[in-house]
Amino acid sequence: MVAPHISSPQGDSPAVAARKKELRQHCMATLKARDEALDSGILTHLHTMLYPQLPAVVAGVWPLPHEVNLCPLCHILVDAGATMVLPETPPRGQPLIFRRWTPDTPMMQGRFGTEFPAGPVLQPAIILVPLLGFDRTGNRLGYGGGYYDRTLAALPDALSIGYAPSCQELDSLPTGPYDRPLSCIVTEKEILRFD
Ligand SMILES: Nc1nc2c(c(=O)[nH]1)N(C=O)[C@@H](CNc1ccc(C(=O)N[C@@H](CCC(=O)O)C(=O)O)cc1)CN2
Ligand SMILES: Nc1ncnc2c1ncn2[C@@H]1O[C@H](COP(=O)(O)OP(=O)(O)OP(=O)(O)O)[C@@H](O)[C@H]1O
Repeated sequence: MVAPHISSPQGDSPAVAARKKELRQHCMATLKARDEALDSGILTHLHTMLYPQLPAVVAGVWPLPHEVNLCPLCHILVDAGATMVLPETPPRGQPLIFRRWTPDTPMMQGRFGTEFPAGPVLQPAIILVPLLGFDRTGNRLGYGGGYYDRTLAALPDALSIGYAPSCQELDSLPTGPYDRPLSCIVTEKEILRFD
């Protein structure tokens, strides 16, 4: 289930919020039904993109159930010289807080079943952005907290790389005033660049 979505006159219109809710349910079902064996192709594409950018502070994320698991890539990137950070989820309405992660950092339980490292706060230059759905113009559908939109607005110079199985592609996504298109989207099939 997706948590109740509260729209406001400043945010998504009721029609956009309702359509996003419908699409979230569809995308969650698609995500659960996918062949997880194909996820390694997403990590390979992410590695290809990120390796030339290192050293850099890179934000990954610990997976929620059914999501693509970035953990193996986090280990590889640390070995390749990246400083990895992972998000702590604050109360709704606030941007994510990124904390340094190394393979030895203890993980803590966070909001909505998320986990975050007990490391110091650090701002990333590159943000790997999980998504439930995407379209070919760089729009992203998430879990409905608005966390990544607020985070990307607060870090406008960061490179934002969405990643998802190719089956999460949608013909088009409704957007509201705060939706921020991604710099790139990576699937197991391709790398889409929007800059
Ligand atoms: N792995 C991961 N971590 C992440 C995100 C994400 O998409 N993936 N986030 C992306 O912003 C933030 C957390 N955002 C979230 C916002 C709302 C809900 C939520 O409403 N969850 C529902 C269940 C949703 C479902 O299963 O359909 C709930 O807990 O009731 C979850 C995460 C930060 N950390
Ligand atoms: N910077 C912002 N300022 C104010 N409201 C915002 C901002 N960013 C997003 N919102 C609002 O937050 C609500 C949730 O946004 P949206 O449905 O796009 O979340 P999402 O991107 O799917 O979630 P998440 O990033 O947590 O996975 C919407 O009403 C949206 O307008």
